[in-house]
This record gives sequence, structure tokens and C-alpha cells, in this order.
Amino acid sequence: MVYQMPSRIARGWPFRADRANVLAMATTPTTLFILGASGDLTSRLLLPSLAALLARQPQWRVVLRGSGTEERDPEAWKKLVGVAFADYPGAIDRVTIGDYTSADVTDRDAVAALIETLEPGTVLYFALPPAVTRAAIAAMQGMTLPEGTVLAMEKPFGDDEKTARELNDMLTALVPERQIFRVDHFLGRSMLLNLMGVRLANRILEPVWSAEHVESVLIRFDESIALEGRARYYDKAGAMIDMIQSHLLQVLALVAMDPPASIDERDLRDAKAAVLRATHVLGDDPAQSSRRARYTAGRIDDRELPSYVDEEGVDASRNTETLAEVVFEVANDRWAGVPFTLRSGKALAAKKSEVVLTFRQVRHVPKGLAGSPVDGGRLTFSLGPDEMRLRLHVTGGDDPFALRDEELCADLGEGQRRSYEEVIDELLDGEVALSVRADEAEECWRILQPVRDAWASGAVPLEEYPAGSTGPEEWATS
Ligand SMILES: NC(=O)C1=CN([C@@H]2O[C@H](COP(=O)(O)OP(=O)(O)OC[C@H]3O[C@@H](n4cnc5c(N)ncnc54)[C@H](OP(=O)(O)O)[C@@H]3O)[C@@H](O)[C@H]2O)C=CC1
Ligand SMILES: O=C1O[C@H](COP(=O)(O)O)[C@@H](O)[C@H](O)[C@H]1O
Repeated sequence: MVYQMPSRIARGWPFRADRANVLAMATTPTTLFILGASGDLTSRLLLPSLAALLARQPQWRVVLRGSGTEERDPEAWKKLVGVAFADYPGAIDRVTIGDYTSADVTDRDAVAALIETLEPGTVLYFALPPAVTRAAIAAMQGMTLPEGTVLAMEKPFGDDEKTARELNDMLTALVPERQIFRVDHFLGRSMLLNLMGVRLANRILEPVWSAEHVESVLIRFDESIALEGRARYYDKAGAMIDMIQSHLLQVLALVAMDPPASIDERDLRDAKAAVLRATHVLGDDPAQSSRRARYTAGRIDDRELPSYVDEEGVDASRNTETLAEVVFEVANDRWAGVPFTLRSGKALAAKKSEVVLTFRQVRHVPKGLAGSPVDGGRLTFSLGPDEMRLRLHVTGGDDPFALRDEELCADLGEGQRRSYEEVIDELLDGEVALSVRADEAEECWRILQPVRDAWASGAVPLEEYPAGSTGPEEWATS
């Protein structure tokens, strides 16, 4: 029961003119130039995902170039790539390992020199700290990029609505929107692609996908991992900006969108953007509709964890939350009144990532059936392991007229890929359907601003939970 995206040719997505021949001429290489190639994202996610993609898609040929501030000899660069490709037989034969340049990309002369070396159609991937990315884009202003250059931007995209808009303006001064790829790797998660199919292609689901039948929606991403040495970034971001502002609002948009006419980038992203425009904090009351907490010392399996504030690099005075929950409403005809709870946190008892739709109770349960169901059934999409579970109320057990719960479970794991694999596949294809469009990126900041203001004013207390617990005791969804 796996919904797979049709091939790009089959779904007829328009190709950028300069890439039109890439699929036709299977062996034409695409250059992927990673700025920040010595960083964590590159070694842990981008290179292994590229390797997995090249192992699976024999038509791709990639020239891989890299840069960072530090000098790196060509052998060290080859070794870095080799390690990432080791688990994917055949993949290394489809990549040409190009140069590794040392350059400070915030320096205009250095950027100009780097641009001079770009081939038309290069994918320029900004795997850089966000402030460096912004400075690099600013340094490029007024320069002419070679025809067809694609700019791949990582999250967080800006710091707020204003800076996101400024970044968008700078990017579109360089290349057209169709050549800007704002990466949200959750959009490449196989379960979310499955969710689209399950939801949009089934007559038993699509007609009940609305406030009339759905009582509440929970989008949860609980992690058992803690800070993992990422204080430099995470301590400024916190759980809400790290996960809810980007990934989980994108999940909300996919779950709540009206069925698009096609999955062409324009139809799909129009549908998502319309949802985001209609989304606001429930009751416009962040003090009531949001909560935040931070972990204290605890134990997860055999790991002893220090308090968040004792982790290396953390500035306790920032009051950074490691668990955040915000309830939203999508104020449109389909969803008005339905609470959408988005929650994410670290150092929790167990990894739990899921989208849960709870259906409203039926209007009448026939007299004589024992028990009263608390809801009208529940549909859960679990994002790893990928499975769909439908919890139904049934009768027919020991007491044939007593209601009890049973769960139908479908394993959707077949064909599962790394999420960055799907992202890189799209990038090499020159496709942007799974990239966040400029207006979506700005909306996501707009939606969260009232919560940020309320938290900054102290209207929402910062609670605590021991690492390895399910969160503060009184949090209902824990
Ligand atoms: N790491 C992760 O798990 C994830 C990261 N991201 C995003 O990816 C981006 C990169 O993150 P991450 O890899 O963790 O960061 P790192 O700090 O690990 O790496 C940063 C990279 O940027 C390079 N760099 C820094 N300053 C400059 C400069 N002035 N000019 C040129 N290169 C520079 C560094 O090169 P050198 O070492 O030579 O100085 C290094 O290669 C961020 O936007 C992050 O939010 C998104 C999702 C997950
Ligand atoms: O972007 C991020 O995502 C990861 C979770 O994604 P996964 O694909 O690794 O499951 C999260 O741990 C991290 O804090 C966040 O920056």
C-alpha cells in the first residue's frame, strides 16, 4: 500500500529550459557546488543522500565541488566524499569529484571569483551558518550568475518575516523564483508523500477531511536525542523555531490543503500557501494556545543527560525551550474551529513522530451497544517507521454487543528513502514542487510572531521536564 510519486516525466512537471536535456541525455552531468562542504550537514546528510540517490538513479552524473573557509587538500576532499559514498556500491562511479576551494563567501571579491568558475546550470547549495548565507547572498548582489544557476537555501530562512522578505528580495534579484530551492527536508519524507496519496486518492477519506468530521489534528515530532553538540545554532533557535516554524507548519499545510488540481509546483504550492495564509494561533491567544519547557538532568535508556542549561555552549539567560507546543486554527471553510496542535521537543522518553486525525463522535450510537466511544475513530500517520494506523471502534468480541477498539495497520515503509535524497533528486531535476515558495517562507514567520512576542514578554512560563520523560506532567498530549 505504497503511494509513490510518479516519475517526473510521467507527471509532466515543466522543466527549466536549460535542464530540459538532462533526462534526455542521461549522462549529462550536473554540477553540485556545496558551500560549507566541511560542515555537519554536508557530511552527515547531503553526501550520504547524494550517494543513495546515485546508487538508485543510474541516469544521474554529478560533478561535485565544495568550499569552506579552511584550506583542504584535494585528497582530504576526496576522502570525505569516499567515506560518505562507501555504503552505496556504484554511486562513486557516477560522481566526478571536482575542486575544493577555500573562500570566505561573505567577501565580495572572493564571491566574484567563485562565480567566475561556475558552469551554467550549477546547483549552488548554501550549507552554511544562516548568517553567513545571508551575507553571501548580500555579497552577490549586482553580480550576474551563469544561466540556470539554482540556489539551494537551508533553514532557518531568515529570522522573522521581515528578514525572510529581505532575503527573498535579494534572491530574486539574482535568479528567478523557479531557480530558488528553499529546502525543507520534511517535504522529502516518504511518509508525507504517502500521506498525500492516501488522503487525496481515497473516496473513504477525502470527503471526511474537514471540520465537519475531524475533531482535532495533532502533528507531533518528539525526539529522544538531545542537543548533540549543536548549541551554537539550537540555543538561539529553540524547539519552536527549529521545528514548528519550518517543518511542522509545512506538514500542517500538506494535511490541511484543499486538493490541488495537480501536483505541479504551482498548484501544490498555491494550495499550501492558501492554508498558511489562513492559519493563526487558536483564539489569537498565545498565552492560552502555546506552552514551552526545557529539559533538566535525566536518563534516556543508558544515557545520562545533563540539564539543558549545563550543556556545552548553552547560555542559560536565553531561556531557550527544548519542547514547544502551539495550537493553531486554519480559519477557512474546511477547517474553522478545529485545533491543530503542533508539538516538538528533544530529550524525550521516545522518538514519536506522527500526524493524528481524531474524528468526531458519530451522532448516534444504537441503544443496546455497550460502551460509549470517546471519538469517531482515529487515523495516525507515523513518520518512521512509516505506517498508517486506523483505530476503529468494533463489536464482536467476547461480548458481541460491547464496543472495543481495534487498529488496522498498514506498513508504508517500502521504497522508503532518506528525506534529503528526495530533496537532492528534485534539485538535480530542476524541480521546485517540494521546495518552500517565497510567500510560504514569509507566512510561516508571520504565523508564529504572536507566540514569539508572548514568550518574550513572559506571558507563557518556561516549564521543566526531566530528560527521558514525556514532558511536563500536566501536558495533555504527552
Ligand atoms: N547539521 C544539521 O543536522 C542540519 C543543518 N541544517 C542547516 O544547514 C546549514 C549548515 O549547518 P551545519 O552543517 O550544521 O553547520 P557547520 O557549522 O557544521 O558547517 C558550516 C560550514 O560553513 C562553512 N563556513 C562558515 N563560514 C564560512 C564563510 N564565511 N565562508 C565560507 N564558508 C564558511 C564552514 O567551513 P569551514 O569549516 O572551512 O570554516 C563549514 O563548512 C545551517 O543553515 C543549518 O541550519 C539544516 C538541517 C539539519
Ligand atoms: O531540521 C531538523 O530536523 C531534525 C529531525 O529531522 P530528521 O530527518 O533528522 O529526523 C532535528 O533533529 C533537528 O533539530 C532539526 O534542526
